[in-house]
Amino acid sequence: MTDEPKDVQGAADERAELGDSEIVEARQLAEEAVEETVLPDESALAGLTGTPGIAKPDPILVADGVSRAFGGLKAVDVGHLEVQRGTITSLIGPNGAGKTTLFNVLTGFDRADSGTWSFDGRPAAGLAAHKMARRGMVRTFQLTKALTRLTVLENMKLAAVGQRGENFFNALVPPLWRPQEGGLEKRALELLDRFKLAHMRDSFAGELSGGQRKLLEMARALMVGPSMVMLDEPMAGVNPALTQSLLGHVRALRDEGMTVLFVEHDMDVVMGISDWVVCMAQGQVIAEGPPEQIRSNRTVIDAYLGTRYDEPGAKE
Ligand SMILES: Nc1ncnc2c1ncn2[C@@H]1O[C@H](COP(=O)(O)OP(=O)(O)OP(=O)(O)O)[C@@H](O)[C@H]1O
Repeated sequence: MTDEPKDVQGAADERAELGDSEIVEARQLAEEAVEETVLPDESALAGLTGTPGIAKPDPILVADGVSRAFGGLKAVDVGHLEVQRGTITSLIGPNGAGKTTLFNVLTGFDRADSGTWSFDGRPAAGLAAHKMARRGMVRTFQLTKALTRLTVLENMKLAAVGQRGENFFNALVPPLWRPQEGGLEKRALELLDRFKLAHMRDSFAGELSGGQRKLLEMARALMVGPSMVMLDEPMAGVNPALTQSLLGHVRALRDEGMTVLFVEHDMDVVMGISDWVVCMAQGQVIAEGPPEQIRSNRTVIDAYLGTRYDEPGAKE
């Protein structure tokens, strides 16, 4: 992370909404999280080199020959990919590389044209999103317009119905969540407390600041008690102080044993938080490896990073 905000006015606005005490708290959380970070040489991935498709010691997700085309365009064409359990793996690559499409396919929100994949040792190809969520794999969503018209607490309860009710019609049908409401509310309130949103429980989600929305998106994903969380640009448009807070939350997920796979464009964030980095371009995995290898990988620099991380010692 840089110390200077990229959007000074935006950051100032967000600070005004956040309040000084929350910024101080965010920084403390970030410092604690940095201290707790597992060093790469202590991780299960230590010593692995970054060949695309390399086998991992204990993969929670294994994908083979997954493809998805739109018209004549092959958006995803992944030969083999494994995600190590209990790590933070980031998915990087230029715009249009196929990252979000791969997320959607693996989580059951889109169909693959070909390929198989397994989650936690069981075949998972073709399962609908709510079934994947029940198995323990969830993905975050940006709050849709409809969801912004529900309260924060209602958003949390809705997320617990297994990623089935992400549209406004389902949101308007409280019986979907009523039978288990007591337990759900308890869990929702615990998570809102953890994500510092408890005081907003009865506010409409549309009243949240940009950063608070990101926190809510993450909190919603945890309502189903997942073992793997897929985060799509969890820090996008968030000011630096809150980015640190969000990073603390992402690390906490891993430290609790969850696997995190996330798409992110901010390379400072990626390099700072990831145990492993997978780079896609034109639908394919073109490189993967520990962050320090990826930042000097010639293929990744040519396809995505440009000269930014072109350091001495860069290699193929
Ligand atoms: N529903 C769709 N219909 C048609 N084309 C699509 C659809 N979804 C994605 N694409 C195309 O597939 C390709 C991959 O898109 P995708 O959004 O997966 O890339 P990405 O790596 O997530 O990009 P970004 O970083 O910009 O979000 C792009 O060329 C995109 O235009």
